[in-house]
Amino acid sequence: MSELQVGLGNNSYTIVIENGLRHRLPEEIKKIYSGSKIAIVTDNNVGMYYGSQLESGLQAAGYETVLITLPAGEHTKDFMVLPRIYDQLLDFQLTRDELIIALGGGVIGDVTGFAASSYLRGVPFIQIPTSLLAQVDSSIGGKVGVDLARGKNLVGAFYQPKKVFIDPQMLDTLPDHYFRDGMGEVIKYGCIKNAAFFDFLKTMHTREELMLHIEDILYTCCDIKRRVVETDEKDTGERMLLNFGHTIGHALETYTDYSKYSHGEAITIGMVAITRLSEKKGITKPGTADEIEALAKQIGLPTEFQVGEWDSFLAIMTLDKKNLGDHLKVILLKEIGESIIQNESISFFDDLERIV
Ligand SMILES: NC(=O)c1ccc[n+]([C@@H]2O[C@H](COP(=O)([O-])OP(=O)(O)OC[C@H]3O[C@@H](n4cnc5c(N)ncnc54)[C@H](O)[C@@H]3O)[C@@H](O)[C@H]2O)c1
Ligand SMILES: O=C(O)C(=O)C[C@@H](O)[C@H](O)[C@H](O)COP(=O)(O)O
Ligand SMILES: [Zn+2]
Repeated sequence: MSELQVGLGNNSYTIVIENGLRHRLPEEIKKIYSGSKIAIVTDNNVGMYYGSQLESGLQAAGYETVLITLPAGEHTKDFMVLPRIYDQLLDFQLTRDELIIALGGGVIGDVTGFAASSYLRGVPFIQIPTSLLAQVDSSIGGKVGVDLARGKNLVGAFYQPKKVFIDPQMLDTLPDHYFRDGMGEVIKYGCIKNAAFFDFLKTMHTREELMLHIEDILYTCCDIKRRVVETDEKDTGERMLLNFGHTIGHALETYTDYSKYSHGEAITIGMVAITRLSEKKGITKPGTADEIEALAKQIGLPTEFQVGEWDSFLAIMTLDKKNLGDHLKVILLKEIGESIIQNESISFFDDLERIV
């Protein structure tokens, strides 16, 4: 069992990582919440495995509950899903001092967090992340929101959870595709902050091997993220480093209507592509893009992509929230483990079409 404290003043909270934690959640929640109602939001896959177990445990602990089950997949992270959540919260008569739980992957965490931030102008929520991606990244840091057809995560808020409960054993039911996908964000942490961690990942060849070290992997990633978030909660500087690979990755997700690439795949392609560009410009140590690509391939992640309409692809990138005024902010590596934020114009991406 390990714990990390995310120090954000009044919005501070603890991340608990513990095998089998799901069995003890009702007693853990009892320690921090003395109200009577809890709304659990999940998706149909996660709900099937863990929904009724959590709900009946909470009921046995004396809570009145409702289970709100949404369709699995990125299209659920949509503005139009919010009224459906609000309606069920209203039917349940959940009040401002009561609790919402996000039980699921990043999609459920992001949309539930946004619903929690806006319903009655804000009710407390807890993250119980169930995908690898959510356990290493999306459940921490309070970025909540939804996608628009024109761009990824374009509407949202910073709204911190009250607690993050991570049970690594919940990954046992996660499909291989999404295990690999989550590894995209895991690789990102090595790239931006920790070369030794990147080297360690190079020694891992299978999911089974990774699972033998999963608690350490989760801890390392969560620790990097919480440090960055503590330094810059609202994403005005240091936090942008967590967006390495995301300028191209998010554009790719948007361009393909959130249907072709899952998030971890898209940002992996983005990390390799932007590093190739910055190597060509002499910013990044030669060979770095090949190193990231080799590790991605070892994990089974894609590293190449095709775009038909380059103009519309580039136009999507200009909607990136990191962009300020007429400047694009891009996240680049000096080398593995050392990342920088750089002001560029869209011409930075002129060679992209030729290098993919
Ligand atoms: N808020 C943030 O800081 C942040 C960070 C990174 C990514 N994200 C967002 O997270 C989303 C991607 O998250 P994701 O990859 O978790 O996607 P997801 O929530 O769609 O989950 C992936 C799939 O795995 C299933 N699943 C999840 N946990 C499972 C389990 N334990 N057993 C069986 N099936 C399980 C889900 O039903 C879904 O089909 C994207 O929208 C991305 O933009 C947000
Ligand atoms: O927490 C952050 O900050 C991140 O950038 C983490 C990213 O992995 C994540 O995909 C996040 O949702 C991106 O946020 P956005 O601000 O680029 O939409
Ligand atoms: Zn991401």
